[in-house]
Amino acid sequence: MAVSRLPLIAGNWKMNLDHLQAVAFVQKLHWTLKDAKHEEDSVEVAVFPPFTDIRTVQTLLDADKIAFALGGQDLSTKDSGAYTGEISGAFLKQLDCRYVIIGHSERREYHAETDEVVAAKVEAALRHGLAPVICVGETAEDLEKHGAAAVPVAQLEVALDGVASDADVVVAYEPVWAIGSGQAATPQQAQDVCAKLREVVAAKLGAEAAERTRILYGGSVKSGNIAGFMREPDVDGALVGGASLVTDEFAAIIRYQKHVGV
Ligand SMILES: O=C(CO)COP(=O)(O)O
Repeated sequence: MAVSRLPLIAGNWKMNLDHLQAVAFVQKLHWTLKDAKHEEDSVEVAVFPPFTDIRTVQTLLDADKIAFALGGQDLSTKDSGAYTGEISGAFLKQLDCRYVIIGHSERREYHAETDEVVAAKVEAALRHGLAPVICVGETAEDLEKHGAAAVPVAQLEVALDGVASDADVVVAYEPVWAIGSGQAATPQQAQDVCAKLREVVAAKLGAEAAERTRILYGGSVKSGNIAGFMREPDVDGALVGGASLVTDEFAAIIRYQKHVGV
């Protein structure tokens, strides 16, 4: 089933690495992965730097012909205008971003982003030709009260409202309790929720979209546990936080893909 979906390993740097550190990091990652270059068609690698790094990283990827995709960590619901501090999807697109993370739990928690705001951002991303990486996930309290799937399923239903069936979207299941905690979900837990999320994609966007849409797992992904997640039929990659900042770790997560040649 996963055969037709190109695995995506995405590094969400969050508020880490300034533009100088970003250059050093990307160069080192590229160098570390070089041996496996001939297999790069077996996995897509994406990095999500802070906004202030994006131009610098774009220039480097372009100059050195490095095949990493680039994405923003957020975007505005608006396209332009008097919105101090906001970043338009149009600006990200101009800098060759392919993706934008939307609805990360840290945005939901620290910036009070509601499901409706997330839906408006998904619409904005698609309007500008960016593929939204829609993050959903339950807190520890949600898990205890409602089980694992109820909250992420409800979040995704709202996020996909009004999205066209041919839209290019990525879904990331990130249980909040697993983020930065060192306590990842088990592969089976991830599979169970990702399968339900695929059903939501099918219900909202149709069977063809469900078949091609990549669903990632995120939350304490490391080189030591990536294999278990990637064996699951409905897990098509990973959204990696902390381990995406450590070259050897991130390279090992990517290389796992390359070696299995999915
Ligand atoms: O939030 C995450 C990625 O978006 C996951 O973070 P960690 O990999 O540090 O748990």
